[in-house]
Amino acid sequence: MILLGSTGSIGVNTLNIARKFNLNVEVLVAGRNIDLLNQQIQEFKPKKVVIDRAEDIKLVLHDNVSFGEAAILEAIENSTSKTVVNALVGFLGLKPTLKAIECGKKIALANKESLVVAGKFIDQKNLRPIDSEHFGLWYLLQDKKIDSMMITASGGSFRDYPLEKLSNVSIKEALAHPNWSMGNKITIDSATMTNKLFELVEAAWLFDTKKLDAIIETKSLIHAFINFVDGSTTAHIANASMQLPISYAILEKVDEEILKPVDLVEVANLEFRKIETSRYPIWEIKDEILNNLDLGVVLNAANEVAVSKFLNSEIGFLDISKITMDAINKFNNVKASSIDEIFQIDKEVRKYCEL
Ligand SMILES: NC(=O)C1=CN([C@@H]2O[C@H](COP(=O)(O)OP(=O)(O)OC[C@H]3O[C@@H](n4cnc5c(N)ncnc54)[C@H](OP(=O)(O)O)[C@@H]3O)[C@@H](O)[C@H]2O)C=CC1
Ligand SMILES: CC(=O)[C@@H](O)[C@H](O)COP(=O)(O)O
Ligand SMILES: [Mn+2]
Repeated sequence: MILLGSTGSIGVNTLNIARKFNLNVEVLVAGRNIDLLNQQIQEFKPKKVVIDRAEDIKLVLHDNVSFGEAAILEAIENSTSKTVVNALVGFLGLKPTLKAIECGKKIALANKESLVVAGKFIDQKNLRPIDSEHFGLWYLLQDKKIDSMMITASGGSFRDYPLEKLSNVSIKEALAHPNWSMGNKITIDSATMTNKLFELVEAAWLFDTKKLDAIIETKSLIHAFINFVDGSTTAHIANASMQLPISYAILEKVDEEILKPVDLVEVANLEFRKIETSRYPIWEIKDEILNNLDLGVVLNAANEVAVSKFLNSEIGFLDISKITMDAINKFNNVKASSIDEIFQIDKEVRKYCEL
């Protein structure tokens, strides 16, 4: 496989699966965590390595290393592996997704931003989503008439935090996810609930429906529900680990134990909550976004700028949603008619939000 983002949370979990099933790793792509990358090189012996910065090449223990976005695309094009796992974070992941599809490779997609910003230009024939909720929905699909689909949210780092103190939370507090150990950007997206908005857009593209909603389930043991027209609801239940979705996305068929089953007696009880706009102001634009998926590129660009400002201590936590909602208001007429326009709109929105 070609693994993009090998040193991140999904990347490391993917290598756990590669180790378990003795899968070949032809290319490793990482950013700046060269120490971990070197350990991965030693164990998985890739033919090619790509990193973020030229100045780090001398630190990488490999004789075929290049750097930068163009090198990632070249590595995909020149590889013989049939599967690309895209675990890059943010808009950076879009071009590699498109390149993998163009090269006829299977794309195991953790980089949900690719679908959020450019879903209408992405051919899904060879695409397998790695997101836990979408894996859950896929697992529940059966040949029966579906009424609606529902995904779950943990509620993020501040689900029990006093509302009046939300404007003053620290970065450290925001990065303390209650249930999942993930990269910084998605952890902040979970805290604002923007991650769930992304996932509704992702689900709309993947399952071709707008009858979608989300609910908080505080233990992240139920990942998705499907409501059938006959009045039945089915739920996907699994312990909170990405190794199950990753295994299916890479292997297609899985007949051995990846996770221990959930022990319901030990769990004892589950708690569900409505997603309130008082705690998650971004939820106010849920219907607007779902009714106009073209806004995904605006939502993502503004959110990326805002999250990065928050993580650099330039703005407060509540400003993240404010900046994003302001951008949606400003750019509510956008409609890309080509993938090139997606890149143009992304640039324009970033420029506006960076001011
Ligand atoms: N973590 C999870 O459980 C889930 C994640 N996702 C999605 O998966 C994607 C990855 O998330 P996650 O693993 O948490 O993120 P991380 O931040 O943990 O990992 C991101 C990876 O991308 C690499 N990277 C960042 N910038 C560059 C660059 N310029 N060039 C090359 N590599 C780069 C990082 O390298 P380095 O660290 O070396 O700098 C790291 O390997 C996101 O889109 C997220 O929304 C979806 C569902 C669940
Ligand atoms: C593991 C996974 O799929 C994440 O997207 C997770 O759902 C994030 O947690 P939240 O439910 O808090 O957004
Ligand atoms: Mn998810």
